[in-house]
Amino acid sequence: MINIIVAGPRGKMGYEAIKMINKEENFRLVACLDRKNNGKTLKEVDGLPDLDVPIYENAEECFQAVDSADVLVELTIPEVGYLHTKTAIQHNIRPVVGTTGFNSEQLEELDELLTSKNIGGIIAPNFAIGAVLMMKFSQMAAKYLPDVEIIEKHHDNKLDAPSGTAVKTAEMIRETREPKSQGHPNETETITGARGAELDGMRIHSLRLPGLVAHQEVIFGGPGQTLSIKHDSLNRASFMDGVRFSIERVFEIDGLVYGLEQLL
Ligand SMILES: NC(=O)c1ccc[n+]([C@@H]2O[C@H](COP(=O)([O-])OP(=O)(O)OC[C@H]3O[C@@H](n4cnc5c(N)ncnc54)[C@H](O)[C@@H]3O)[C@@H](O)[C@H]2O)c1
Ligand SMILES: O=C(O)C1=N[C@H](C(=O)O)CCC1
Repeated sequence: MINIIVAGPRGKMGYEAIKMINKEENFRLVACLDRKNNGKTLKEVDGLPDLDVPIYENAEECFQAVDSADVLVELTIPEVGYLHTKTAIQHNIRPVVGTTGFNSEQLEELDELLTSKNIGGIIAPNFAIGAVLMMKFSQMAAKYLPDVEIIEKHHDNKLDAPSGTAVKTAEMIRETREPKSQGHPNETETITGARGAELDGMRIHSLRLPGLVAHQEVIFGGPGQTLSIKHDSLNRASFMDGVRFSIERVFEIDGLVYGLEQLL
């Protein structure tokens, strides 16, 4: 049995994760971390599942009180998610993190902390298998077609831009692509931001619109041709196989795994 704490139970991902955990025979939800409802149980909060699971607002207090916890599933916002993750590791609780927007210093720090504790942790910018494949295929294509632009599209409640998936895609592409700067050497922006964000010469464009969930297209260009690699998440259930897989696999690793492509 794997005892799990979910951070962000009232969020779209947290809610979906609780439903998934509840269906799995070898998973048990033992607590939730929320920004309100301290001292209540899930069933006492409108809109949450009818479960007798305690809610805590303070991570330290939660991890001390629920000492049977094995895994933290973190699905909140960047700053809070980082603190939750760090505190979980200090309590020897393995983190499975979907929250995006951590910077590279934070990732490094979490890796060092995990290693010093001899436990594993997973941070996955995208839990959807199709998105992981999109990133892998893009990494392969960039070796042959180094001119590439990334267009990511998300719902308009998203806090971080570019998306974690777009950043991870560019980082993976960087491993196979010959460094080059793209576009015309004399190009100028008549409106700031017109050419998007820049990572190692690649451009990332972030769209935010109601109605969208999570979508990304990676477009490569060569003489007389383009190649588009595209993935769409149509709902949050698309991420749950990856969350389940990570909860199981996090016991088999040491230190930080950043990106599910490393485990597939
Ligand atoms: N890795 C993936 O595959 C994947 C997929 C979808 C979303 N995400 C990421 O997961 C995170 C959550 O996404 P979502 O769509 O569920 O967002 P959401 O806005 O629906 O939920 C955010 C949750 O964070 C909680 N929260 C906000 N401030 C808090 C605080 N101070 N303390 C405790 N909790 C706090 C909110 O109460 C809410 O429960 C985001 O970072 C998003 O980018 C990752
Ligand atoms: O809904 C979000 O927010 C998502 N964020 C992730 C990202 O930043 O890449 C993954 C998909 C959904």
